Amino acid sequence: MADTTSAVGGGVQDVYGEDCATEDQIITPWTLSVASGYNLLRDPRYNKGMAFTHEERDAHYLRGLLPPVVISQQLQEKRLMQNLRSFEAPLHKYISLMELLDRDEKLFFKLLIDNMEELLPIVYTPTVGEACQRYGSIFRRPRGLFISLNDKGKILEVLKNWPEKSIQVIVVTDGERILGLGDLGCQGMGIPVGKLALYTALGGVRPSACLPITIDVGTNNEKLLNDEFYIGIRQRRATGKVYSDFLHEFMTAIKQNYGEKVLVQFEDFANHNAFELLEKYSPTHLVFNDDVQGTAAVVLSGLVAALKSLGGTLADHTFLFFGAGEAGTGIAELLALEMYHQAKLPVDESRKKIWFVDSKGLVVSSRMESLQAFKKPWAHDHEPVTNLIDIIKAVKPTALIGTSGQGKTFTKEVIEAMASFNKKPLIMALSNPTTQSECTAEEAYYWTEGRAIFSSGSPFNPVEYNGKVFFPGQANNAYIFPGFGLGLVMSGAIRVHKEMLLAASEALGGTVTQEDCQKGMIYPPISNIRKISAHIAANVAAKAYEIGVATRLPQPENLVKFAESCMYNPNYRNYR
Ligand SMILES: O=C([O-])CC(=O)C(=O)O
Ligand SMILES: [Mg+2]
Repeated sequence: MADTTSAVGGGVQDVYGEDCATEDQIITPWTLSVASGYNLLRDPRYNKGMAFTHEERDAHYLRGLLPPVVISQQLQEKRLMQNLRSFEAPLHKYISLMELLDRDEKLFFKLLIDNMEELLPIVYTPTVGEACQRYGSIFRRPRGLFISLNDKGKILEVLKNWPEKSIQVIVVTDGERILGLGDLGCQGMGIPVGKLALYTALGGVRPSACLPITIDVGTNNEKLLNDEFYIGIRQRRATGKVYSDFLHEFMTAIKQNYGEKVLVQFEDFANHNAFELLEKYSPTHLVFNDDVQGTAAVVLSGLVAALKSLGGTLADHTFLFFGAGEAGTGIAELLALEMYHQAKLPVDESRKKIWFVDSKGLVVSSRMESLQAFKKPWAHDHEPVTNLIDIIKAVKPTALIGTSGQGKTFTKEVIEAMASFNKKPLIMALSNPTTQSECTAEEAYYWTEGRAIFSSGSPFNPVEYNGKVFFPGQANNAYIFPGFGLGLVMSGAIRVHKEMLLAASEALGGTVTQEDCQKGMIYPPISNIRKISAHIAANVAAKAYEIGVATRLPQPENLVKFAESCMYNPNYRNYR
């Protein structure tokens, strides 16, 4: 059995032994400098609020700085949840949670982990979308690194200003396509911050190893440009060579500063940049695009799970994507690859089972000339059709997948068209946040008389129809990226391969139980996510070892156990 203890704590060395510390194994004196006294209460990484014991208060000069009562982490958690629930507006809950993160990091993550279903919609979609729209107005303390065009030539210097040195995961955005909300410029920062909170809570990567970054090259959002509280540079977006040179400086500086093994997750870039950056840096960096690849792995897993009630193989079905951007074409690529694996159907043949609709209608070969490169593989021979309902009648899809970023586009007529020739129409409304969802769960179930298999990018509550309760699944990349990243980090992978995405997708699919299926669910409950992440991480790491891109040697014998041992734990440590 390989020695696993030396790498506890999100896969890298836990230099100060903090993640090894438990109730019975107390830590400190620290081998690094940690504030004591008043400053200890102001340091979110070490602060425990009123949970400091009398002994700790004496040892660390805290006597008198706290109310006399000592209360446990659990009781502080209870108090905070009570306070949070008293806020009506989700945005106020968001602000309150972010303030907690600034005050007491472990308590924040404990809350998030113990109350996943309740708090995910606050820290993540949909509320994080609203937070980004109003980021300037609700700004309190900065989180993450802001790298703007003003820093040209100095990006390495900027990176060196970040206090943590052993970074494992970076989530970076340029704010041009924040969820389905469009260009939010520098205010897109809420997304990397939120994604990385999930990296820790769902995937167990240590918070100190996570770095949120926003690259500010301007914004074309007039409203923000005219908003006195806007936090970004006040100019229109740089494009072309200025843009690509700046991103190149960034990617070069990242590798120079953090080496080969840091994961750079691209998030919410506009289509053209997303595809270009992924293609350009995949051969030289450890890069992953969540919107293209993470979404693809999650949706593929759901489609495979849906076959259990739909019957047949993937190749027996016809898929229609509404929206031909990152998510849609990313899913379609992986789907075609999986059809090849399952049925040995040549990729060209499997592509013919997959159709796309973009803003100009059905993507067909007569439009080839004017199509962007990423749409070309999906242009099939067919006469042009523009209206979605006509397209559905012509293509007769078994699955309709919304990746358009446009809310309320699956109208009653659209859903009814799907229900008219499918016994169990598969409907996915993947756009985020909830306002951009192509339809609601209720609409999908009502308009199909309860026959739909439905899932969505943002969460919906269960729906009662005709005395039966339906449980919509959340087909969101949050199921994949935390475990996927953990798998990369813990194996010391230096490159991402498509096969690793399939490995992640299969691992997720493997966690859907018979019971979930009977409820019509194609995803497992999100409350089990830490266990699921460990399985995903193990499968991804196994693939990385198999392909030969893992550098952490020797390979641990039991990868699931190893993944679990790597995961950050938010319980307070006891201080000597
Ligand atoms: O953030 C989410 O909820 C999923 C996602 O990546 C997106 O919609 O861009
Ligand atoms: Mg995204």
